[in-house]
Amino acid sequence: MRTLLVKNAKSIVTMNGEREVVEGGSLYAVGQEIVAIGKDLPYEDADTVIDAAGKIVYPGLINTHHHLFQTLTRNLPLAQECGLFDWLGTLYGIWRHLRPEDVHIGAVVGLGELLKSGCTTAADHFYCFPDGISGELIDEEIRAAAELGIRFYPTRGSMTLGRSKGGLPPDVVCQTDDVALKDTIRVIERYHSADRFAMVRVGVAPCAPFNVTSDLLRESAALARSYKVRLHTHLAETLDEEAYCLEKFGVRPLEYMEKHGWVGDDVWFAHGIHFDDGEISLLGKHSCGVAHCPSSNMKLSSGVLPLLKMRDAGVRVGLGVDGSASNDGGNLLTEARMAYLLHKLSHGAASIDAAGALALATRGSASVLGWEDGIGSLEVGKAADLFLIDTRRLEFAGALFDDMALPIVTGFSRPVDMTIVGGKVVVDGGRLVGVDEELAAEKAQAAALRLVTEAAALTGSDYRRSRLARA
Ligand SMILES: Nc1nc2[nH]c(O)nc2c(=O)[nH]1
Repeated sequence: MRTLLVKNAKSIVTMNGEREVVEGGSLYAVGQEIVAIGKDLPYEDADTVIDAAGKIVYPGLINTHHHLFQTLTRNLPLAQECGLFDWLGTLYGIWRHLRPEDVHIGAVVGLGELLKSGCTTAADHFYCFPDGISGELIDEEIRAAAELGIRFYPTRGSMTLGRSKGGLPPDVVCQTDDVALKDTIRVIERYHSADRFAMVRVGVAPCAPFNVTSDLLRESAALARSYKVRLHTHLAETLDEEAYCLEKFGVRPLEYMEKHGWVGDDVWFAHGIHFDDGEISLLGKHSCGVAHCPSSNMKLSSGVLPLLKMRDAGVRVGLGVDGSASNDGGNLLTEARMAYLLHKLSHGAASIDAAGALALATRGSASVLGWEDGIGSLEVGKAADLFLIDTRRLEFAGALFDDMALPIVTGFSRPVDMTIVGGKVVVDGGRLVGVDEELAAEKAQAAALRLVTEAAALTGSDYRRSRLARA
């Protein structure tokens, strides 16, 4: 097995249970696994030796919620000044034109951006399967993840309740329950691994209460449990969703999900903003997880996650960038800073510190994904998933007093210097290894333009014009 030595770092921020920071530390890995962390390790003959002088080593960040296909529809003026339902209504009309090659290039760009922000494991919620598309779309992003070398957690999403049946999306982006379930089984059987250092794990993820049938929710829960894989969906994101559930089902969103088997330690919800106190204690009692997506929640004016109440109740909380179209970026370090700032503003200066924000993106996210045994901190026996930042940058001058907090409090948003996944260097000098970034960007921009042009021809909408300009 290949070996790796990262030596003489300025410090190693371990994010272990004691949040230890090893000054002048080195880290040695065999294959994917960390075998030693300490000073002056005797492994100079490792296959790869990285001199980390002046650099801080952090555990790889973990993204618990994304929609990579949306990378091709960000910064569209018509979709900027809307809440969730209008935003979705605008974008469904573009996403219906997605082709397999769009899904692939969108994932290359989105995952590449994540790797460059220090993210080493990414979950994705892929839920848009337009009518008439031949090709297995989610497979395209799994292929992209393997090309980039990121640890990947695709969740097979679905929409099966179209407008004609009372749901939000147009029928053209919906499948039948049967087709969605059969393909979910195919994806699990083909790709899922429960291994501690798996490069791909699969989750089951009907999209949201307002776009899937109740039968699909029930059957998805049973299916996931029969395969021992996790369940994921959007929940309690907006008050519109709450009103929809009350009107259509006569109950609040969480009660609706609970009725269909969606409460348990194998479930994580994206957003989770509008839970009341009783619901938060139910989530805590059952160890449910929540993917906190602060940028998206601010951008769509969805609300503020009740982080402190969740923490007190024992709800597992991790971090997500959400789809690039409701964030317009995909930088997980920036997301940790957003959480840090948002909760200080909303819940008081002492509600969160930078270590707490970093913990959301590392240990917290690992716990949400049920992967505490493999990822989320730098410890012997865990994966060598990490990133390095050189402290000798202009942006850090005068700020070198707290290595754990440094990239969060300074608002560092440049590419990290190096990212390593499972002992393998995948970002070096701030660039993706083995990827022609300019070519990928060019292909992605061409695909984005084609998608918007096709949509405009069909809907007559001018996607480059903002709603505010119209008013
Ligand atoms: N932030 C988002 N919320 C969603 N709900 C839903 O049904 N789809 C989405 C989405 O893409 N982003």
